Amino acid sequence: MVSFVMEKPHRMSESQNVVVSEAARSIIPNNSSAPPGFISISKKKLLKNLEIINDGERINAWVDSMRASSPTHPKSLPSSISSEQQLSSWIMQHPSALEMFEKITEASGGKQIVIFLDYDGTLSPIVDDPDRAFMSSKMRRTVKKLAKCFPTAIVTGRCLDKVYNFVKLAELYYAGSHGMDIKGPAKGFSRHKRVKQSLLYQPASAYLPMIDEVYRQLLEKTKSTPGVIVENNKFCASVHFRCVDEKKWSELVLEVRSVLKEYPRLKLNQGRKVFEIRPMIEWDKGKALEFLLESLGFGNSNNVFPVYIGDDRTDEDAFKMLRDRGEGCGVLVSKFPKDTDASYYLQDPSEVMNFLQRLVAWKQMQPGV
Ligand SMILES: O=P(O)(O)OC[C@H]1O[C@H](O[C@H]2O[C@H](CO)[C@@H](O)[C@H](O)[C@H]2O)[C@H](O)[C@@H](O)[C@@H]1O
Repeated sequence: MVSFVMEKPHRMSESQNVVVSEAARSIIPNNSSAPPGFISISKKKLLKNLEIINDGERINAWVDSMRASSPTHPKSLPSSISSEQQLSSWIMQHPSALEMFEKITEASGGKQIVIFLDYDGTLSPIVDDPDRAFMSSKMRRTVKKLAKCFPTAIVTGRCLDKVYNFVKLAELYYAGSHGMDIKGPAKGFSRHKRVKQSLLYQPASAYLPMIDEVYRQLLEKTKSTPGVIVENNKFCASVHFRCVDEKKWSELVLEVRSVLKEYPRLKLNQGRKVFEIRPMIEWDKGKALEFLLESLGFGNSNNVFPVYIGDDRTDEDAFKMLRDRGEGCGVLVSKFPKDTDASYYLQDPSEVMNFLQRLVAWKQMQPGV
């Protein structure tokens, strides 16, 4: 890190010169009128160079965050969770949902349980090729049984068509494109617009042509970077870097940012080794959860116990929504401790399936079922 020694940094005009330390010589061109050990540079030039440095730092920050998006990477662990002791304190705060199963069902206290499930990393294991993230038939059978017991929704970053092709269960509610494309089964909704009796809500519909355009530009811009996969998720474009050599990550950040600078109404988020480009609207998986609860008739009811299970940063909006509402519980799917608003954890999709099977068995034992 270069430290700049500035004399009289305040009230300088554009034309005034600034004296900077020798350490900055490598990045700032020399100028002869400086005392020994210092170089002199016009403020204008200095600001320009600071911009370059800041931009470099921003890119480094993105690359650090890309590293952290891999849960097996040491940098993915928050610094607060580095020692054994801190690890066990994390587990105390976020115990296993399987170990706490009785506590969770007791907490539901006769309220209507509603289940929200993320797809990738929750129902299906994470794989290199997003088109091959299949869920097992056993998981599908489990989710089918689950939907007979509780209203069940899939909340995903994927577009509806793609996730439906994986899940193939018509009886579920689906919130695709990070909740920006919501559809319900033929029956059950009462308060919102229906299309062929099935709820359809698309808060970002005006952005459709823009996402399509940005998707095509991202494809073009990143085509020479080996391993990149660009996905069109209808209201969101996803740039996957799981299979991109780490040495190429800063180049990829520059490519993505150069496309996005033309689109100030889009924002860039990060998921598991993926950049998500989405409309800058106040809508996320948390809002989708709230919308679905309201559509199910639980808007202002305290007779509902939502359970949201997800593995990704984008699921944090839903975990937070549940915390803020003081309802139900969030379950983070992760083998590693992470900063989270979830209350419990499950290690992987097989533990998720185990938990869902136990919920089905528990429900079937309730009186009157
Ligand atoms: O909200 P989700 O259901 O978790 O979807 C988030 C993204 O999931 C997919 O990408 C992730 O899974 C891929 C397959 O395992 C993996 O290759 C990738 O690295 C992960 O980020 C999906 O392809 C994206 O479109 C979703 O936004």
